[in-house]
Amino acid sequence: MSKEIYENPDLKKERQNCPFNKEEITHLLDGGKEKTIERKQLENYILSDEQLKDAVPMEYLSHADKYAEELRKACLLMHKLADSPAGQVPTLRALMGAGLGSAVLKEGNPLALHYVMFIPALMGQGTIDQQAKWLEKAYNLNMIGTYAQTELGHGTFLRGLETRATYDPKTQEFILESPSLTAYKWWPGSLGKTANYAVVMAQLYTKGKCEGTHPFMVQLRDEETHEPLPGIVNMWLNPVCISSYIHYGTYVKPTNSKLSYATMVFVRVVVCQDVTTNLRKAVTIATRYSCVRRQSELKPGDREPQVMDYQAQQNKLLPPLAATFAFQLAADHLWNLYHTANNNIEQGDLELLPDLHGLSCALKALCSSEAANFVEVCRQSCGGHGYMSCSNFPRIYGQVTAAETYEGENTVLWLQVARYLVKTRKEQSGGLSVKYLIGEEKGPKTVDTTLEGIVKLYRRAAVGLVDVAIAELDKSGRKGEAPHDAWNHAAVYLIKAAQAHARLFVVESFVDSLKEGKLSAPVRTVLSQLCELFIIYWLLERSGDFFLCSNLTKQDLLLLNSKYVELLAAIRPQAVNLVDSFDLRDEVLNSPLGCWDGNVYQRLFDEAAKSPLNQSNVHESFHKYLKPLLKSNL
Ligand SMILES: CCCCCCCC/C=C\CCCCCCCCCCC/C=C/C(=O)SCCNC(=O)CCNC(=O)[C@H](O)C(C)(C)COP(=O)(O)OP(=O)(O)OC[C@H]1O[C@@H](n2cnc3c(N)ncnc32)[C@H](O)[C@@H]1OP(=O)(O)O
Ligand SMILES: Cc1cc2nc3c(=O)[nH]c(=O)nc-3n(C[C@H](O)[C@H](O)[C@H](O)COP(=O)(O)OP(=O)(O)OC[C@H]3O[C@@H](n4cnc5c(N)ncnc54)[C@H](O)[C@@H]3O)c2cc1C
Repeated sequence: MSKEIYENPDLKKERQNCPFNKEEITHLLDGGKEKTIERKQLENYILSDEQLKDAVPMEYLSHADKYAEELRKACLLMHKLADSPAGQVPTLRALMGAGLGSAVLKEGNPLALHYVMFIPALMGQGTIDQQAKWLEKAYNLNMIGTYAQTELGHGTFLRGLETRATYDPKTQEFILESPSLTAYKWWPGSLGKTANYAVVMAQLYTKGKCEGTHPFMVQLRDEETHEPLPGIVNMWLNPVCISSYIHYGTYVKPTNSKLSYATMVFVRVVVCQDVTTNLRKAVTIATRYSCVRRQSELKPGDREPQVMDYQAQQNKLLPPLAATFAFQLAADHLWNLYHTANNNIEQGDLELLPDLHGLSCALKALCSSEAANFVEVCRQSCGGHGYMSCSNFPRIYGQVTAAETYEGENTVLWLQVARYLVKTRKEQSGGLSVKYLIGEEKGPKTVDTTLEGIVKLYRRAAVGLVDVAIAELDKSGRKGEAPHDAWNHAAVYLIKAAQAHARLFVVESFVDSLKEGKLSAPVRTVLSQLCELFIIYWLLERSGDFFLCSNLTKQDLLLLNSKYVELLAAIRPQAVNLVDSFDLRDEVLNSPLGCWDGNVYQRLFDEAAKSPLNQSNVHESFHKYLKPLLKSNL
């Protein structure tokens, strides 16, 4: 007899009479029906393999055992790659990030840097000959690489990196050395125990002149014994410079000195998608749990309500739910720009490079910081159970907050965006952002609180805050301050302008996608409600920016507040159906709070029972420590 599948009655009720086709949203997020089919086949292929399941929860293993277990599974995944139903690259993309990959490798993928940075560095910066030599070896996993740029003393300021690569014309070799403790490469993933090669970023010296940071291929460990090569600590190695600007003996300047930063741009682009995947997981866990959890008393004498029925809980969870759509659509736009810009760069056309740099910095900083804040709100919305390791919130939060620092610390990236905006505004040049900065809203600054009217407010804030920052720079200049001091003294304004610009891009992406998208009426309705909720939410959160740059009044704000709470109530009935549309399997969510069937309490209990401490009634430490204390009559 088929086993009755348990479904929490509250969740079951939430799912009744869904007014829209959930699969339509799933296909939208996957990039089409075929992609959904491919993803589900790949998930079944990977998650059905018993060898990829954890015998014990990872949190109860030692550091070394965690590493060994993750490496075992990562290597098994690579063996499965060849037979993957989705093909190599889609499978790799799925296995390297926060979705399917983290369902198997919960503590992180020891091979991630090989695919996310090492191979892209070879593809983006190696010469044809170098690619012929290294790429096949890397694809075939006959070498494991990482990307070694950050040092103990420098991560942000690349022009300050201390690792030196000196070209010796006599031997036609590069001598790589770490001249000081602070020059030691620090942080690169896989560098400690896994990688035997690295792309090392070092200052190139030739004929006594420093030509700036360049990438070098360096072998770190013996391919047979995995022992570090002799002198690896002081790095007297036989590196190869990965770029086509070094014709032995003569240094040929690249058309743009920042092309060596290209790998970082790629990762900033893919990180936007990755943090959005993590945010989707957190929102799904918190939303389902909030519809299972009943607590307190809403109406005196009534049954305890689902906590999702509190407006305060809706205010916590529905903006992040809306953000997952906003960030996904913006990340899709950025991914398309990346491909266009990269294809142009390969033809020698660098015109879009500043736009790509500006936008990738803006979106990486915005999506990672907003996702980190929203994940923490989701965690808090689940009360004590949200604090448990098994809720998966601690791991998700650790992953999204890491993204605020790696691949360019967010503040530093905001200042890069500001530099690009100030230059674009002053020169009336630039590509993508010019439509925002130059196409500024003309005419009266009266406010209308329609969707179009609110988008116009975002444009006014984006342009207005750049102008405020420029005015600050000019004021400092008139006081005789040097440009670098003026820049530093305007940092607060510059960062606000950069953030307003990033928000405008996300808002425009969301609105434009709904206009362009071929959506059924019910899906368009619910996504439009989410879009309007989100852009009002951000406006209310940043109302100071809008007061500064438009004729927004207190009356307008009160009206927008009313609209916001109306939208909370309108979207609330569809919250579970919307997160169900993400189609995130329980193994990917990896949380008893977020499981599809809502059987939360039993699963929490089962998870707790797995703890080694719960394998006996009295732990041995009682006899060693507590009992003597109890007897000691202190
Ligand atoms: C088989 C197939 C393989 C592929 C298949 C799998 C692919 C995987 C895909 C998806 C998987 C899922 C995703 C997983 C994601 C999670 C894993 C991520 C792991 C990441 C681990 C972390 C790695 C790291 O952290 S690496 C180290 C990162 N470090 C940094 O980012 C350093 C930050 N600092 C800098 O970038 C620079 O120092 C700076 C920009 C802050 C300043 O540089 P500086 O030289 O001082 O320049 P500046 O004077 O400010 O500006 C001069 C001009 O240069 C322009 N510019 C600066 N940078 C760039 C750039 N990058 N591009 C273009 N232009 C740039 C700047 O705008 C100035 O221009 P101007 O015209 O003069 O104003
Ligand atoms: C999980 C993780 C994985 C990583 N993986 C890798 C890897 O694989 N390979 C690799 O090479 N690196 C890696 N890194 C290192 C990472 O790239 C750096 O930590 C990052 O670039 C930040 O640099 P930093 O640590 O020097 O911070 P710092 O720049 O020293 O930041 C300290 C403070 O100084 C401020 N600051 C710095 N410069 C400025 C400025 N110009 N204006 C205003 N404020 C400023 C920052 O905003 C910050 O508040 C990783 C880091 C993490 C956390």
